[in-house]
Amino acid sequence: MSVILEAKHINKYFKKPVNFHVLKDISFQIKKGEFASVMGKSGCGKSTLLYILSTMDTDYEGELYLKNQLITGQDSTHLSHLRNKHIGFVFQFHYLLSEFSVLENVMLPAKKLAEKSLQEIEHNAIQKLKILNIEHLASKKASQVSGGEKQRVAIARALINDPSIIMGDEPTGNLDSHNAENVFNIFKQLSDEQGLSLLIVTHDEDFANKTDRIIQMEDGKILL
Ligand SMILES: Nc1ncnc2c1ncn2[C@@H]1O[C@H](COP(=O)(O)OP(=O)(O)OP(=O)(O)O)[C@@H](O)[C@H]1O
Repeated sequence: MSVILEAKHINKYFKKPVNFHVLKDISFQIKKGEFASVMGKSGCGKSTLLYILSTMDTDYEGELYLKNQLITGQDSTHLSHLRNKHIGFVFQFHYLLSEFSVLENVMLPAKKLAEKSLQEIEHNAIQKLKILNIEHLASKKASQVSGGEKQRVAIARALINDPSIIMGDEPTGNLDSHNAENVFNIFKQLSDEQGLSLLIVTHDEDFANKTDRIIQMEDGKILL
């Protein structure tokens, strides 16, 4: 199966307040359609790693490949384009624009990418809302939908540019167990049926145990 994301010998140092080797020789691959979770104690480096993998932090040693393309060392404009096109993000907090409608929120990353007409973007956004079973919420303001629904809107938004991989930092952290299971099932379906890859940082053992693979971290290292 093809490799979507590859980290080779990633090392990261924080220089302040003291020199601190936070990520230590991290290497792994995420294949197409693979649903992986990242677990580890608080402070072991999970968010720092995700920040690098998502191309937002470029201050690291080692090499990062997205769909076999070396992205380490690319300029920020190119990285921003790659990120918007190939990576979808879901965070613990949904970061929706509360005064915008659900549909407008989902359309935003596609408008930013500017590769399709507004009509096409709207059509695609409605398709994504259908996948998430929230098409009926399209015209509601984001502030008017429930917490579980907001997270589904955030997932629809993450899918709008048909990314190769979804990265999540505690995407179920604010949800009750019913909504957390819902989000897991949506991710599972996307990986099984659409070949989407997922890399999800979580503290939720039930969630992680159901994923294809747990990447266990300890003190900045991956335990093999
Ligand atoms: N900007 C920074 N400067 C210095 N140290 C930092 C900085 N950001 C994070 N750290 C430290 O790096 C370590 C890893 O932090 P990180 O946020 O990646 O951990 P985590 O595993 O995601 O934790 P949690 O599960 O609590 O979110 C921690 O010891 C943290 O205090």
